Amino acid sequence: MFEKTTWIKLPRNVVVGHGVVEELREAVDELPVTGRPLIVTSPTPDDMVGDSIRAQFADAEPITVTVETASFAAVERVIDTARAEGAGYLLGVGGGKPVDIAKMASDHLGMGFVSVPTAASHDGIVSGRGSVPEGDTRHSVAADPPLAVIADTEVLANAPWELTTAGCADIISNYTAVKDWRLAKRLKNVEFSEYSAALSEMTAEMLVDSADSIKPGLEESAWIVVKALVSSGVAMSIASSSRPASGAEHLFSHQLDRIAPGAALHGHQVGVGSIMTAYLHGGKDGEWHDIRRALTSIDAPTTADELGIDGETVIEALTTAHRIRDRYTILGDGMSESAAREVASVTGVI
Ligand SMILES: NC(=O)C1=CN([C@@H]2O[C@H](COP(=O)(O)OP(=O)(O)OC[C@H]3O[C@@H](n4cnc5c(N)ncnc54)[C@H](OP(=O)(O)O)[C@@H]3O)[C@@H](O)[C@H]2O)C=CC1
Ligand SMILES: O=C(CO)COP(=O)(O)O
Ligand SMILES: [Zn+2]
Repeated sequence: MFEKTTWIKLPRNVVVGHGVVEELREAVDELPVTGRPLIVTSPTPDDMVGDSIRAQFADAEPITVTVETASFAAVERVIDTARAEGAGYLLGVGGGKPVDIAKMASDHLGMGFVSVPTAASHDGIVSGRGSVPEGDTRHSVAADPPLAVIADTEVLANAPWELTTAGCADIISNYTAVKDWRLAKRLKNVEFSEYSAALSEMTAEMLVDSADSIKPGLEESAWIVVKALVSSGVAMSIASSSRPASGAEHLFSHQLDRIAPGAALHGHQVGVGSIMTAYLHGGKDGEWHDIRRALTSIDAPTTADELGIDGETVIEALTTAHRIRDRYTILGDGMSESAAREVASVTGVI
């Protein structure tokens, strides 16, 4: 008897467009949620759209929790507040940090949540995964995805340009994430989904093909990037894993977050990581040239200098990235220092 069961959890409504944050209440009223909303946000997004959102929900007495760092402690603070204040559902408003925290808290509480991204900075704003550092490791935890995503292209287009280029680079890194996934399938027989891998690769390809239309301040750019982030989030939902969008380049980035916290944005770090892991997969004449060209075309960093880190930090992150989690990638059981220096210098990263 065939006994496999797959649960593919996806957002129910994705609303992308000019001024849609003003329609948040209307969108929420369509969802199976009731009671007081708990707004999980961070300082800048709160300044930008917090008052408008609170005004829309004034009759439901909204509560606001502002988080400054992504941590399990912040998730617990949100859970405690939701319980103490009798919240009925959560609204994650901001970049990846508050959206991730709202996602994990709502999953724990068994409540729905809505994602209201103010930055198109990575695909966590739509996915059913939370990514949280703890000590020397980085957890990629399953959590129910948002019931709805309300992405206001006016807000996203007015966000700092580098947040959008970070989102693009996170998508471009899908190329190497899928290479690592295929490798792990071949060598370790890990669970693999052709549908998910194909969707992830196609999403990266379509974004690169649209690179000429992705420009600062253009709402159409925000629209293109959000669509790509949604598509990548769906690929992760199909796989029930971040594998289609997170390989060795993500391990490298997560390690940078530990060694040089706050130095650069997640998407920018994975982009630079992707140049180097593409080299490891394909050698000197391989696809790393295409990845670097694609990153350059959307103004994303391609060197350690542009990330604001030094060469030695790159080497340390490369040689220790395999320890971040039990996920087989092209890094195998670790790179030697000389091999790390070689890949970083041949690709022009250092
Ligand atoms: N679930 C997943 O799959 C993934 C989750 N992540 C997690 O997401 C986080 C990183 O996401 P990221 O979006 O870069 O981080 P943040 O949410 O910290 O946002 C980055 C910066 O942009 C600011 N910001 C947000 N929106 C705007 C805006 N419209 N205008 C001006 N500034 C704005 C934030 O302000 P402020 O300082 O006030 O917050 C912050 O300084 C990490 O916690 C990471 O672990 C990363 C990748 C994938
Ligand atoms: O950033 C991600 C996909 O872009 C996922 O990251 P994790 O693998 O840490 O969950
Ligand atoms: Zn990512």
